Amino acid sequence: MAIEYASARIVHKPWGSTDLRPWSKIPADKAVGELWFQRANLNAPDPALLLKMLFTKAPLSIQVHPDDAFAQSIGLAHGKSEAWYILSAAPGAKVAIGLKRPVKPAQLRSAIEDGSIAGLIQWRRVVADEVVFVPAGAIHAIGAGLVIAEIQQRSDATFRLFDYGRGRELHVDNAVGAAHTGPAEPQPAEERLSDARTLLISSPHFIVERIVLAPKSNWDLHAERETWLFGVKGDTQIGPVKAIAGEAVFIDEDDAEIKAGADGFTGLLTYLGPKPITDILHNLTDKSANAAVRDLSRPRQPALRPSNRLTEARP
Ligand SMILES: O=P(O)(O)OC[C@H]1O[C@@H](O)[C@@H](O)[C@@H](O)[C@@H]1O
Repeated sequence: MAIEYASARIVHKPWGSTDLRPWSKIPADKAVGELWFQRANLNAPDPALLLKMLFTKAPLSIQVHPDDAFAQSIGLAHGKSEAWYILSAAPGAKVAIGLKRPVKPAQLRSAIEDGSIAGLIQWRRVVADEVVFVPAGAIHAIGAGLVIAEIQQRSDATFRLFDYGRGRELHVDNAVGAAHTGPAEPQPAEERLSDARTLLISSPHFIVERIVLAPKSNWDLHAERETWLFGVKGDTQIGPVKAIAGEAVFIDEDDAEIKAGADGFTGLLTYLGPKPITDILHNLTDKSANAAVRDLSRPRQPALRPSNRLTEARP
């Protein structure tokens, strides 16, 4: 049983930022790329999900992550699917997912070797509050000017295809072996579950919901399995723990009473897949609202939004 304020581990990156405000007060005299949220007790077993914040001053590498089968074939425990929730985006900030056109693995290899992969990936603009699912195998990149909350399988298996001459290692064989060599699949559609809950991502490895809690409303979070709550806006009290935007709480096999602050609270609720849980969150202020939550034991209507829904951007 656990309800813990998550501490943040700093990871320096060449593309990181020295100004993490307003999301974090951590002083950064050297570029910070990532904050990794971790359990209060560093000796506790690692959770299966890794929640991070990313701060990008320059583009990240063009990269791909393996799926579970590929990861296991090279001796890793599992692969890495991830999702990005855009917390803030400078005007014109962009991400890339998938290729502009299908290519053969040998063509992908040459494009990595001669650097032309940089012109082959499909960029698109992103805006705050957008979510992007990056399944294992999707070639992707993140541009400059973004602050992102990332939810991922706990894995550090990143195979780089291109790195803007920064001198970091590329992983050509593994990248070609792990990558889907064509355009990205359409992004999943968001699904409104209730007034407070919107299902953003439902994947075999993790579920991501956005919750919007009315000012001073009270809730019960019933976390049967590993669950993270990340603050996007406002403040909240979760059991004994206070959290504001940019902070995270880890809950496992526990019931936590949530009280939204005077301005309400918007957060990301993320937990282990494979399926969203109907009764993970109960409204204690307005009990009649619980009956209106969509029954998740019934299958979801297939609804996809096109991957090019947003304005396409030049690389
Ligand atoms: O290889 P670099 O550019 O440092 O990027 C590595 C980072 O890439 C992002 O897309 C995410 O997958 C992060 O979890 C990862 O740490």
